[in-house]
Amino acid sequence: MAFLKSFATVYRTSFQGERLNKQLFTLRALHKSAASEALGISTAEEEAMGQPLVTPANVGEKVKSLKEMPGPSTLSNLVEFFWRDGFSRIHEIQMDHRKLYGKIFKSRFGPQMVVSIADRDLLAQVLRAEGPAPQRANMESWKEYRDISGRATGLISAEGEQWLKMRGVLRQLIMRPRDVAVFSDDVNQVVDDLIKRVYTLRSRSPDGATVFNVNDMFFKYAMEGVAAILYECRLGCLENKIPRETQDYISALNLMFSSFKTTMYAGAIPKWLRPLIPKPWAEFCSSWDGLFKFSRIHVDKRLQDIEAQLKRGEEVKGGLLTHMLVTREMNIEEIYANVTEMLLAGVDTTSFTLSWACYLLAQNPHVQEQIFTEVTAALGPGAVATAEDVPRLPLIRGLVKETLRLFPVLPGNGRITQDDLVVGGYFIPKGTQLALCHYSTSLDEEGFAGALDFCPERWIRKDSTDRVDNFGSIPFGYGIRSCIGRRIAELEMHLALTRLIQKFTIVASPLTADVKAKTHGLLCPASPIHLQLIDREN
Ligand code: HEM
Repeated sequence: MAFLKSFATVYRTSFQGERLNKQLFTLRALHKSAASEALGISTAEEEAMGQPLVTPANVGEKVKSLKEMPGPSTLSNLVEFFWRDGFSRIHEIQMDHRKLYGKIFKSRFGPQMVVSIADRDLLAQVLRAEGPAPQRANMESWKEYRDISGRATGLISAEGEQWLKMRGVLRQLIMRPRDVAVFSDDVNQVVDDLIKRVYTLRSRSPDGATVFNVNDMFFKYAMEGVAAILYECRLGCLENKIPRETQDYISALNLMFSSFKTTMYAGAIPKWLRPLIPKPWAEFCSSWDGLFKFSRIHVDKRLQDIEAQLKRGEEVKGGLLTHMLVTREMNIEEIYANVTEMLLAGVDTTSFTLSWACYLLAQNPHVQEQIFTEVTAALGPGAVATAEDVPRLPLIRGLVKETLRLFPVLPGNGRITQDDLVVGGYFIPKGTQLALCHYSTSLDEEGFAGALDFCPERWIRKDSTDRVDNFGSIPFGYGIRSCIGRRIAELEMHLALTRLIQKFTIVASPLTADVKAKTHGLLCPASPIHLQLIDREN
C-alpha cells in the first residue's frame, strides 16, 4: 500500500519534477543566473555547477581501482566501533584514518563498503559533479518507518522526483537571507524570552550568575524559534511551566536523540534479527510517532484557523505553514512530514552551535570584547538587531562560521554516487556510498592556518578578491541538496548571540572543565557547559 501511495505521489508530481529538471538543465547550459535565482542557488554555487563529470575516459593519468585504495579492514572497524565505542568518536576516527590512509580511503563493514573523502579539493570535485537530485546515504530506516506507518517522506528522507518537488516548493520560501528576514520580529520575540530565561536560571543558581548546562536552555530557544517560523505559533518552551504537549514532544526528541546509538543499531540490525533484539527498532518508531503526532496537532490547528477565516470571508495571511496549506503545492501528508523533519533537523543543530559559540567566547575573552565593540559601534548601545543589521556585523557572522568550523554539528555526511567518478585517481563506480569527512577538512592546516585556533576574524574578507569560503568548512553542505534551514538557523543564531553579547559578559564557570566534543549522531559537548552570564553595564 505504502509503495502504491508513493508511486501515486510521484506520478502526480512528475510534471513539476520534469519542469524542475528542465530548469536545472537550462541552468547548466544556458541562462545560468535567472534560473539560479528561481531555484535559490548562489552565484558561487552556480559557477561551480555544470562542471564536467570526471570519468575514466577524460582523465589522463592511470586510474586505480577501489581494490587498490587503502583503508581499515572490517575487523579493525568492528574493534574500533563496537569494542572501543567508536560511535562516540567518529570525528576523531576521521582524523586518525586520514593520517593513516590519506585523503581518500575505504572502510569495510562486512559486505558494506564506504569511500571516505577527507580533503577539501576532492570534496569540491565530488559535490560540484552532483546531479539535479543527489542521494543521501543511510536513510533506509527512516524510509521503512514511513512505509510501515503510512506516512510521507519529508525533505531529509525523500529522494528523486519526490524530493525535487518538495525542495522546489520550500526553497522558494526560505533559502535566501531576504526570504527569512521577514521572520526577524518573531525570532526577536523568542530572543526576548531567552534573555528572561537567563535571568530566571541565574537567579536560581547559588552565585546568582550561573546558567547550568546552557545547552538545555539553547535547546528550548532553538525549538521555540524554529516552531515560531514553522508552525507560526509559540510553544512555551522557555516558560517556567512548559505546556504538556510541548513537554511530550521534547521527550520524543530526547528519546530520538538519547537512543541514537540504539537507533543506529535499529538501522544496522537486519530485519530478521528484530524479534530477538526488538528494543532499538521499537524506540525508533515510538519517537517518530511522538514527533509526527506533535506536528500534526499544530498543522491541523493552523488548517482549522485558516478554514474558519475563509468561512468568515477574511483574508488569510501568514507565514511558511500558511503558504503550504493554502497553495497545496504539497499534499497534507507531505506537509506533516516536512514540518516534522524540519523541526527535528533544526533544534539540536542550532542549540549545539549556540552552546559551543558561548563556550568559545568564554574561553577567549579578548575575542568576546572585540565582537562586543563591533556590535556596539554598529548598532549603538542597547539597540535590538534585526536581520537587516546582520551584514553590518561581520564578526557575529564570523563567530557562527568559526564555531561551525571547529565544531561542525554534522561531522560527516553521506552520499550515494549517481555516476561513475574518478576521485583522487581512483575509479568509483556509480552506487558507491561516500562519507564526506567535514570534521577533518575543517581542522586541516592546508585550508585553515592555525586550524585549532578560534579566530572569527578569519572569515572577514579583506577585499573583493579575497576568498574566505572554501570547501574545507561547509557545515550546511553545498549545492542543491544543502541544508534548507540554513538561513533560519543563521537568523536565530545571529540575533541570539548579538543580544547575549550586548547584555552579558560570558564567563566559563569554575565548574566547567575543558569540554571535549563527542559524536552522538551530531557533534555535541561531551560534558555539560556551565557559564556565568554577568550583566554588562550599559
Ligand atoms: C546550525 C544549524 C544547522 C546545521 C549546521 C545544519 C546542517 C545541515 C547539513 C550538513 C545538512 C545536509 C546537507 C547535505 O546533505 O548536503 C542539512 C540538511 C537539512 N537541514 Fe539543516 N542544519 C542546521 C539547521 C537546520 C534548521 C534550522 C532546519 C529547519 C528549519 C534544517 C533543516 C534541514 C533539512 C530539511 C535538511 C535536508 C535538506 C534536503 O535534503 O534537501 N536544518 N542540514
